[in-house]
Amino acid sequence: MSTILKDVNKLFGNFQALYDINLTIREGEFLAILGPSGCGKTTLLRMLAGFETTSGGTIEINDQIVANHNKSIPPEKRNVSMVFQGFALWPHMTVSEHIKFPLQYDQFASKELKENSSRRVDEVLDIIDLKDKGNNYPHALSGGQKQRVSLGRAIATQPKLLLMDEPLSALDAELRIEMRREIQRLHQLTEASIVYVTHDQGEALAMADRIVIMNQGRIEQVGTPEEIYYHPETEFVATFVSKANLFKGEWKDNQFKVQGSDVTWSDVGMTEVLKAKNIYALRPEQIRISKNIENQLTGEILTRQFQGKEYHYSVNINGKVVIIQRPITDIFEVGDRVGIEPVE
Ligand SMILES: Nc1ncnc2c1ncn2[C@@H]1O[C@H](COP(=O)(O)OP(=O)(O)OP(=O)(O)O)[C@@H](O)[C@H]1O
Repeated sequence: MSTILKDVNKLFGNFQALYDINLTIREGEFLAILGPSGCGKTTLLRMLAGFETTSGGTIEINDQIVANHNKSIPPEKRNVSMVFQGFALWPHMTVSEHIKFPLQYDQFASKELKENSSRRVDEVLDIIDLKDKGNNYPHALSGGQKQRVSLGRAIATQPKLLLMDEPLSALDAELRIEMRREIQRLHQLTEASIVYVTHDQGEALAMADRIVIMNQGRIEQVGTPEEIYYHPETEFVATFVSKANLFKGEWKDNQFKVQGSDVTWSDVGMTEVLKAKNIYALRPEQIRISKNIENQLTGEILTRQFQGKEYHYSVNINGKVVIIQRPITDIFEVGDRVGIEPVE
């Protein structure tokens, strides 16, 4: 079951929140939508769920048009489930009752699941590892357990499309990492397509099959985590996802002459789009520092931070601050005059 968005736009009054979104969510894939606050991620998700109408374009789920300029099928008729940021649990319902609820009331729950709802509740409790908490009310659960209940409720009816809006943002850092694995496991078990909204690139890179990078209501790039990380196609993607340093200059025959210097760098895998813009993007771990300043772009070490496996340096190069990561064997002092170059 694929989900197809064609030329989808969204206006709130005069404000355009989404511009010409074209996207296909493949059957069974884990798709992350990643972008900064306000870029339109939640609006896009709410339109898929049916909580928000479209201002233009069409949304098709499982060969059925669910939204276009003159119709919007309501959420309960779309065979999609949504997991919310703040868990959205009911205080008066136990864990088991939360899971049973969609089995009783969701029109998409199959006859078999409805008839065997108690068995399905047990199955889901097992999947979310809360077998001994079925009779607990939300107030008697930890944050991670609450989120597992909301995941369990979402998968109870075996929906084909699971929408998740920053589901881990209310949890502390350690639990977030643990829950990433839980969600991956859930994805493997359910085989549902997942659309996962986040502003945390670590989450998107770790879990997604493909990532959609959004900025100011537009899609900047769609690709696998590796494509997005290693081959960013826009300046925004390069800086937002991999924290790349952008250098201006001139590309000619796979050689890059750095602006304001005589230094030339060879290509270490820049995308054609960035080359056409005469930009060289280097991630912090892609830059070597040396005491040798001959024929090198030179600068001064401004700060050094110890990070366990590496040092993070900031280097002032002609007034531009460049962030570089080096292994702990590469030690430089604040104030050192150094040369920098791309790592092959
Ligand atoms: N109901 C609304 N009325 C007017 N403007 C809205 C409405 N909902 C969202 N917006 C605007 O649309 C833009 C996109 O909002 P959206 O919530 O989709 O962003 P987001 O990427 O999910 O951000 P965050 O990560 O902060 O949740 C924002 O500028 C927001 O202010």
